[in-house]
Amino acid sequence: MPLPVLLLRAAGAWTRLRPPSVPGRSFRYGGRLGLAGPPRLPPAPPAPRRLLLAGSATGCVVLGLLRTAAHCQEATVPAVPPAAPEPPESPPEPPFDWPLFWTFLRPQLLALSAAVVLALGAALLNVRIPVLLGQLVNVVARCARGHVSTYLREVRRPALRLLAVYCLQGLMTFGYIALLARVGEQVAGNMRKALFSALLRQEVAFFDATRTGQLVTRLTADIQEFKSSFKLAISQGLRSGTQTAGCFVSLYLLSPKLTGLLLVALPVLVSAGAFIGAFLRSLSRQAQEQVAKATVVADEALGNVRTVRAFAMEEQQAGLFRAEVDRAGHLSEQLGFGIAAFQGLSNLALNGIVLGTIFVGGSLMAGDELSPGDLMSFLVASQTVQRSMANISILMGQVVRGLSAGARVFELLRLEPLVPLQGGISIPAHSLRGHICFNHVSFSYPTRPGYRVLEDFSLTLPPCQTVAIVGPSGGGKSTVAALLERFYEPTAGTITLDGHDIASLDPSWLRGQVIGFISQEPVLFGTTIMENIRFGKPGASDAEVYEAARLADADGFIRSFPEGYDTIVGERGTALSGGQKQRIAIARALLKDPAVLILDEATSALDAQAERAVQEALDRAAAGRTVLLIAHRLSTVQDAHLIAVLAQGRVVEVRRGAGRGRAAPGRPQVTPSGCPRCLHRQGLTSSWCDGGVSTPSSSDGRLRRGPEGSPRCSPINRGWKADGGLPFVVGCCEGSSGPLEGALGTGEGAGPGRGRG
Ligand SMILES: Nc1ncnc2c1ncn2[C@@H]1O[C@H](COP(=O)(O)OP(=O)(O)OP(=O)(O)O)[C@@H](O)[C@H]1O
Repeated sequence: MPLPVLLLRAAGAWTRLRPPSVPGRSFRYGGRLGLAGPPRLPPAPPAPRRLLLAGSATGCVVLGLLRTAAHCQEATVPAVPPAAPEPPESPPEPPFDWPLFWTFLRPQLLALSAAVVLALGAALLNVRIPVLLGQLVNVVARCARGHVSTYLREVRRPALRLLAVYCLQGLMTFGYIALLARVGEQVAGNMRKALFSALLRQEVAFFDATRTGQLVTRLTADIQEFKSSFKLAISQGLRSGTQTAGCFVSLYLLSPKLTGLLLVALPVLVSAGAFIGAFLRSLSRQAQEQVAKATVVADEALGNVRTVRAFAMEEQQAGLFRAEVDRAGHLSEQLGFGIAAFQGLSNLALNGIVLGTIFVGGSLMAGDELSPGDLMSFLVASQTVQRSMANISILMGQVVRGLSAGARVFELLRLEPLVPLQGGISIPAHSLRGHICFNHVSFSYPTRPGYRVLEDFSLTLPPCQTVAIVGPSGGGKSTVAALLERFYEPTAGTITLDGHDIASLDPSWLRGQVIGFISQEPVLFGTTIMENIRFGKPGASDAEVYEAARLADADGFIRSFPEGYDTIVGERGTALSGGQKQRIAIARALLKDPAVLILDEATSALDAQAERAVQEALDRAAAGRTVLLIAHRLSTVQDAHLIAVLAQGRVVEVRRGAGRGRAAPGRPQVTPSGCPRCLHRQGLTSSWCDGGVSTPSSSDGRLRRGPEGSPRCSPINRGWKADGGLPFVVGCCEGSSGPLEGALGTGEGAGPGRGRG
């Protein structure tokens, strides 16, 4: 690599010594874990004046060096306007976790040791080369004018020695680079795998508080940066350090006077290069950020091309993109001009050093203080020193950045989830009923602790019944579902499944086998339909997948595709209609045959026709399961057994619905005599029913609390009639107390305001 370029890179590295500040990240959930690294996505552009000032300050030094002081006048521009808010203080960098790093390094120790030995060997040979070269030149100078055969005889020995050293050095270089590449890739790969697993283990609140882009940056750019720094530290660090020390000894032995001159000139040159490089580096960063801005414009426009088309905004978007690209081009041209000037100046300076060395060395030769070979050795060794010093400068910045990147990765690796993925009890399949009770639950999201979403929320979902929650947007309906999935922990109160607090249950069993979740916006993965459905139960056979698809009314349209179940659904399922996506999501949820089904606005994003198809699929899916149905409008939940109206975090009203769940072909009908899931448990009385029994409705259709002193549990299969005259079961295995509790827990009809805790 040409020396000017090395110097430029060295200078660039110096500017990176201080990691850029980032708007603070608030984690757990107010700053313990900072995800403080520099985002690789383009940061918000600095205020123009601030940029000008910063650029000018650096630039002034450089331009002073370049004797173009006129440009420095920009530095007199007043500072940032007083009204400008101070940028938030960036959180402190996490310390580098050496013990954790060691766990990744230890398996590679053998290869690493071999690489270190080879790198040191190559460096020592590099120190030896100028000396051997000088000896060869001395022989050439002495014999060149003599007879050819004498010349050949004399020159053969030093030439062969030099050739052997060249070959050995080449071999060692190959060895240590190849070994380091292996070690680096192994360490980085293992770190990446461990980090991905660690991230997937984190609770949902962690992802609320963290931008996905930042996590992807940790997985990709930070580990890449760390790997590069690690490899560079071993290869360049060892080699350049050894070469610099060794060559200085050689230089001193060759000529103390010339070495003294070099010691004065070199640091001045490297420092000047560092300053100019700093300026160019900042210019380069601005140009890159500008290119990133143009990319964002293109990304948004192309990603939302339907919206752009719908508003006929093509020309406007193209204009936006043109402006950003022009700005980027202007900055890049400035950068190119700066690099050209730098290259020219540094070539001049470095050639000046060579000329100066030859000039002073020639005078020493005239005084018999130096041989031609010594001068040659000196020139080559001094070039090696210059290269090594530039490399060390690069290394300093690179190591600092690598350590910060590694520290950020290790910080995430150390993070323990508040809710572990596994651990706890699970209810045996034969005694799982799906009876769910929310008992006086209060909840605030960890990212918004002062805002109560649920306040003393109580509701019971009897087994095999469909309980709908309706209410205004933002009332907390989806939050109820999220708490049942144990995405979050209630701030107060408990949620029980068949009498067990779900906090004591194994979360992966609960989510993986008990609860099926179907949301408004089904998320599919960009793979085949078969794989997407199998996501619900990884070990499922093809026959099970077909059965689930049939139940979800998806089998027909899937088979109508030329590729059938092997059809790729496109990124996030874009190659499917909304209704088709939803039915695949239903099949996915049904594959695990969940005892509890959560339907969160499952049809609200669909048009009338798709809604009908999906609704039929959902009706089949609901048969024989406890269903939590979430909807905005009362009209969409009339078929539920019970309807709870949620407002401001509380149940303010409970009504009975028609309660007619349609049975799917091949699935038994839910009858007043008991639901299929629980039939085999008829005759059991429950010890987990917690108060109140169902009573006939009042004239206004609402359920009222039973008389004081009602039995704690009513017998199973206690059928009664809903308003519509349709018979249904209120709790196939016990009395239905829950809905009443929902009303009673908060005071019926009361509309308490949500507290700010
Ligand atoms: N991850 C989150 N972090 C912080 N606050 C949240 C989060 N999710 C929801 N909220 C807030 O909690 C409140 C209840 O939201 P939720 O999604 O449960 O309401 P919803 O009744 O389901 O609304 P919609 O019918 O519009 O889906 C809202 O004020 C919302 O802003």
